[in-house]
Amino acid sequence: MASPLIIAIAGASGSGKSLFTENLLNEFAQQGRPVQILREDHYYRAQDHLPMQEREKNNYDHPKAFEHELLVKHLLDLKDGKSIEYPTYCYKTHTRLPNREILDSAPVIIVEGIMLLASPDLEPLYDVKIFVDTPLDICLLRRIKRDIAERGRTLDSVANQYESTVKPMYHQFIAPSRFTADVIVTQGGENYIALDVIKSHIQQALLNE
Ligand SMILES: Nc1ncnc2c1ncn2[C@@H]1O[C@H](COP(=O)(O)OP(=O)(O)O)[C@@H](O)[C@H]1O
Ligand SMILES: Nc1ccn([C@@H]2O[C@H](COP(=O)(O)O)[C@@H](O)[C@H]2O)c(=O)n1
Repeated sequence: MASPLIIAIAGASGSGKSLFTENLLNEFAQQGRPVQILREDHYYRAQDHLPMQEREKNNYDHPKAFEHELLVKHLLDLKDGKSIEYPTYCYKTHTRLPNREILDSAPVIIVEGIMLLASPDLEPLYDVKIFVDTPLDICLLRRIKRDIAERGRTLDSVANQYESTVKPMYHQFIAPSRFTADVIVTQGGENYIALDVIKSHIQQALLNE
C-alpha cells in the first residue's frame, strides 16, 4: 500500500471541525474508499492521579494538555501501514477511559483537533492542512449548547472556562496557527463547496501515487 495521505483539520472549539470531518468521511464512504479518523481530544493526557477539583481547574486549551508525542507515534505507525491502539477520553471525568480501540491504517487518515496546526512536531506529518475559520461568537454559542447537552457542563462552568482559558488560548495558539494552513474553510461543517474542493484534491493525490 502507498503511504496514506494525512489530512489535518484544525480550528477553534465549536468551529465545526467534527461536522466537517464527518461530512468529508461521508463523501469518501459513498465511494467505498476507506478513511480512518483520529480526534486530537482522545490524546488529552490521563489525569487519574489528580482529584476531580484539580482536573476541573486545568487548562485544556494549551498544547501541553495533549500527549502529542503519542499522536506523532500513532501517525507514523499508520503511515507505515501499522495498526494503533487509539485511546478513549471522557470529558465528564477529564481523563482517559481504560478501553482502547484498535484502528487499522487506511489510504486516507483524517486527524481533527484544536491544536493540530500549533504543534511543530506534528506539522511535518500532514499532507493537507485545513483550518475551519468560524467567528468566535458562533463557536461560543455552539459550545454552550453542546457542552451542556453532551459534556456534563453548566452555563456558568462554560462561561468561566471560556473567559479564563478557551478565549485567551485561542488568541495565543489557535488563531496564529491558521497561517500555516493550506486551505481556510469558512461557514464551518456545512461548507459543501470546500468539501468538494478538498475531496477532489485528495482523489487526485491518491491517483498520482
Ligand atoms: N454549520 C453549522 N451549522 C449549524 N450547526 C453547526 C454547524 N457546524 C457545527 N454545528 C454544530 O455546532 C456544534 C459544534 O460543532 P463541532 O463540529 O462539534 O465543532 P468542533 O469539533 O469544532 O468543536 C455541534 O453541535 C454541531 O452539530
Ligand atoms: N476535560 C476537558 C477536555 C477538553 N475540554 C475542552 O474541549 C475543547 C476541545 O474540543 P472541541 O471538540 O470543542 O474542539 C477545548 O476547547 C477544551 O476546553 C474540556 O472542556 N474539558
